[in-house]
Amino acid sequence: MIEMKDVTKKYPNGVLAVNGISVNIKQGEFVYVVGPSGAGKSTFIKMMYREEKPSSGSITINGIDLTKLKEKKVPYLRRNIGVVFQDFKLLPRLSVFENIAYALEVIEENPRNIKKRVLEVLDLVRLKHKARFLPDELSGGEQQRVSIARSIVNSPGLMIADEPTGNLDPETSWEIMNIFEEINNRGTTIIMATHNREIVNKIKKRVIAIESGKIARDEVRGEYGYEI
Ligand SMILES: Nc1ncnc2c1ncn2[C@@H]1O[C@H](COP(=O)(O)OP(=O)(O)OP(=O)(O)O)[C@@H](O)[C@H]1O
Repeated sequence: MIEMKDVTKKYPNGVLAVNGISVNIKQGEFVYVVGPSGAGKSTFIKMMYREEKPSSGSITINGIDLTKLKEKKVPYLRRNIGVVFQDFKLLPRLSVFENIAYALEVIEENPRNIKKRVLEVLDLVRLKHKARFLPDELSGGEQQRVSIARSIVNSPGLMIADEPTGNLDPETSWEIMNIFEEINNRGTTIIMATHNREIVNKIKKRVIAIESGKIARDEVRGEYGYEI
């Protein structure tokens, strides 16, 4: 599903964040991206949803060459990619239901389908009972579950999560991982950048370790492998 060939990313300030990465990720895989702070993990995954463009090399997702994709086509690409962040990024004035429905309203889905689909994903993240709450009436873990529900409401084939448990306590982090595993079991590819050694070492998945912008390890059922 994802093919990267000789990808580099040099930021305008001269930092070479990604330095010659080639990798293939198949539909349905669950991949952790690990590595020291500043190694290039976020840059690596940002290029997959065209938040950043590579300086050289090619990235293909489901046959679409992202380096050639016109700016106006980027929203179509994003419909098939759910993105989850460390800081949730919910809209503070919209209810839980509205935050999730919004992603479908912009693609002009009909209201009955929107309601059905939003309730389905709220059920998956076990938050149906808080549909009318505002984000700041929820705990951090609940907010992250809303942001996960929002990211999958379009039924994307790919979910990208950048440090999704970074702001959460250990117990809540495990809950989030259960939801990710459920989403992955339904066929969605998951790529997750993380510093959470306990999770990586316990829920064994493919591990891509990035160091100084290069792939240092790529293991089928890998370990976190760093002390910090
Ligand atoms: N928008 C930007 N402009 C310039 N330099 C950047 C930008 N974003 C990241 N960098 C630099 O690129 C390098 C890689 O950063 P990146 O955020 O990809 O690392 P990371 O592995 O995700 O780090 P962390 O684990 O701390 O989140 C760092 O040196 C960083 O300072």
